[in-house]
Amino acid sequence: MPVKILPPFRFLNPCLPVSRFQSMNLKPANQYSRTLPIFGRVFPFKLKYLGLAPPPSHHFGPRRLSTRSSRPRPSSTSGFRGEVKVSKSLMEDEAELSDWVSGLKDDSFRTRFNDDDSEGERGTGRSGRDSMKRTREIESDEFGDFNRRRGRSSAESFSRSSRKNGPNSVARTRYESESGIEDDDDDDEMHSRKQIRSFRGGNSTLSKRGGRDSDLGYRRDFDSGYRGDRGGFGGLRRGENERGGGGLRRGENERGGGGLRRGANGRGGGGLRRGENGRGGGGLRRGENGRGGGGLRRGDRGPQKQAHLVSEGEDEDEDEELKGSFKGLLSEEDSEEEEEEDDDDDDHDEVLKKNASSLFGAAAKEAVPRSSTGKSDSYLSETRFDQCPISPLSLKAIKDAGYEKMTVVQEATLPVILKGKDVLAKAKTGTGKTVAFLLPSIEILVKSPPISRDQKRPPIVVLVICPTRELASQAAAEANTLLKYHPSLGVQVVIGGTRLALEQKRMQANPCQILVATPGRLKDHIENTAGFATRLMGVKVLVLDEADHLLDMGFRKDIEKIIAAVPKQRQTLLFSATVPEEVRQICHIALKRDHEFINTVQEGSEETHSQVRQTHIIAPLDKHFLLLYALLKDHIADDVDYKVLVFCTTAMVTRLVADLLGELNLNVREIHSRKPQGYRTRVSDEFRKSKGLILVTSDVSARGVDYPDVTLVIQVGLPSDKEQYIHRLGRTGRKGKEGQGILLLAPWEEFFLSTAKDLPITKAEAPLVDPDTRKKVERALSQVEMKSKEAAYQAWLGYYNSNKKVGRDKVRLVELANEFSRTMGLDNPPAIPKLILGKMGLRNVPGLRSK
Ligand SMILES: Nc1ncnc2c1ncn2[C@@H]1O[C@H](COP(=O)(O)OP(=O)(O)OP(=O)(O)O)[C@@H](O)[C@H]1O
Repeated sequence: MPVKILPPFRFLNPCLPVSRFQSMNLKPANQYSRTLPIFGRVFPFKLKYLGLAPPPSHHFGPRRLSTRSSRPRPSSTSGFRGEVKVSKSLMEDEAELSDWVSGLKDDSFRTRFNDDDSEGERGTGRSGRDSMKRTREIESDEFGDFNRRRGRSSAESFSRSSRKNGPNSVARTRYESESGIEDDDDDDEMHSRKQIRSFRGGNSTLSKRGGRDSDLGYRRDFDSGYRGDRGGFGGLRRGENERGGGGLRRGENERGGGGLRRGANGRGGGGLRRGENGRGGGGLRRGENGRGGGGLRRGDRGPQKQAHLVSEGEDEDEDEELKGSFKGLLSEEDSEEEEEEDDDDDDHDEVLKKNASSLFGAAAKEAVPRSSTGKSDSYLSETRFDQCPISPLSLKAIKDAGYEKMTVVQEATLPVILKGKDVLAKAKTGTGKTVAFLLPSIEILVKSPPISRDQKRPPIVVLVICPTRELASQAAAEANTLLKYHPSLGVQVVIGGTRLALEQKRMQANPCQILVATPGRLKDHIENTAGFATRLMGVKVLVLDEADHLLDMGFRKDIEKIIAAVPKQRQTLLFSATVPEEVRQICHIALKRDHEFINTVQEGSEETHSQVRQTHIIAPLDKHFLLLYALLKDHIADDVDYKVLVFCTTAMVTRLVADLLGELNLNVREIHSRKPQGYRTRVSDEFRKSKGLILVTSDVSARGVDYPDVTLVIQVGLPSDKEQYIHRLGRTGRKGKEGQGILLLAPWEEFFLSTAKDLPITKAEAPLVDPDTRKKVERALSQVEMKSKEAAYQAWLGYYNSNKKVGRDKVRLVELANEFSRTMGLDNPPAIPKLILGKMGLRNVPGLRSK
């Protein structure tokens, strides 16, 4: 085996387990991961769905599960700056979102917030049921020397502080990757790498993308949208500005088939329409302005064989299920090939791990992260912000925010970013990545020449892309916190779910230097807002938050377009808690070849937090609702300050579970891509500041959302992949706090554990369910509306159909779906429209009822 010369170590900080990779030239990850395993985190990303793999070795045997939290309860939700964050996010109307963000600097903000807050709707005191029913009804500053006081230069001081490592310090490794072509292709909003499958039969590619442009949801959220990524298949997409309706829509510039689309502005009649750029097949689309009916529309020459369906009437729910349906269209060949590769990678993984430990030996073991408090696995470093070369005005804002020490990822990335390098950074969930990319970006902005007020099209200097609306709003709020004492600098947010024209007006009235956007909406502005493209030519820093997600196939096209719209001469920052190998391989789309990969997740350690206890329960599907209720009741009894997230597979399953828990009188809210943005914002803000609340959610909440003090995360059913499991779990245990995660799977979903076998998910015994509880749950189920059950059934079928493993045997899949239907108390499975069944490839499968 070839041995490569070890790159020089640079010691950064005694508690910093950072490996930094400088990437140059060609084929970085591959080559190096094989020869220098210690520096290449092993990503068993291809192990997904290896159902036949042996049980994970880290199952330490069954134990009785308690959801009791042992962590000390914080006295308030505020934490460092919780109060600020909470107040920031209270908005009544999504149309006011950007205004609100822009207005954060305004002193009157807090007053406004308080007023809003007093409105009854958001109160958490109400029973979940009441409230659920109700909610459904509405359905250049000076750049000072940071260290003048200490009589030495900033840079010197910072580097001294960074070097005070000693033997325990983080080994900061560096290598030159031979990959990466600098590029700028293009690029925009949400998906997952898993959503795209090569669809050989139809020679097209199916892209599933949750909430995409409309940022409505999260990629996997079937609720969000499908979209044809490349020729062939069209996609399902939510209307950009829609309030409500989802739709199947053909990708704007794509070659593929047409699609169903909901009205862009959600009002008015429908019509027959041609594909925007008209190469692909046609599709059925809802009227642009249309409240009214949809329209049928044909593409001119669409080579694709698949027609697109328009779901008549109904509402978003149908669209959602359609989206789910597409997921299952995988060829057997694909699966087999991927499985072969999986095996390969698996072996390779082992080899790499062995090599890693022999190379590092004892030194690696010593590099255990240490907090300033001596607690292990800390997210904080020893370096204070005031030891860093940042402007006094930013420092003042940081102090106001309550931040004193930098987090590990902030400490590791700041000097590199300030040096002007492109960075790909990986750091665990809840460890301050947002500040890590915003603060240096602001510092770069501070050093840029001031923009004249009369400039007609003032440049956007920093462009931040986030996959969801919630995340974009959150990042914009954080930016506002940091800009508090920079009166001449401004941030705005452009996201779906609000009127484009409103954003256009806002941007014109109040031009900003920092723009936070979701990809789809940003693309809309590039295409439809006068002068916007010119403003983007001023971009000096481009940030992709949740970079692995934005670079997966679901978003890739949009992201490529966005990259093409900003200058080549720019700095690019990619941040995420997960950086699978395939992302390393394609990050050259955005990054320069000499970018640095800064990995703060210690080699050999898990990507999840050690203070978060992770367990799984394997139980028959018909026990899941019972167990979920029992787990929640136990947890509520154990912890009065409970704050629970329940993740479900799709939006419609989320709705069903929320309905059920509401009927069971739990204090519950729901959030998913099928909810209007205003509702989502309200619920999200309520959950952020609440305790004693359960939020049932689809994957719209999986990534990045910073809810303080979440005590428990329950994941019901198969997560889409290991990365998604990690991000969902990462909603608890933030900022070094304790937390708990439970994964509830059916026996036939157990294979997921083999794809996540490097995570410490131990087996737990299911809680006991007494006959009274069983009766109660059955009664509650009978109260849940039939419409909810029907939608959940179809969504469920679509979700698992798209899973490479579960969806392979269609007869078995339908048996399982019908079992799910029985768990909802239905004697007969709901009928599904024939067209949808056709799309799912499930026509004539025994056990299904069609209509
Ligand atoms: N230096 C700091 N000291 C204390 N708290 C901080 C610091 N930097 C950021 N935080 C806080 O830490 C919390 C988590 O930060 P953030 O949401 O940026 O995490 P993240 O790493 O992006 O998480 P995820 O991977 O889930 O997106 C936020 O509440 C943020 O305000």
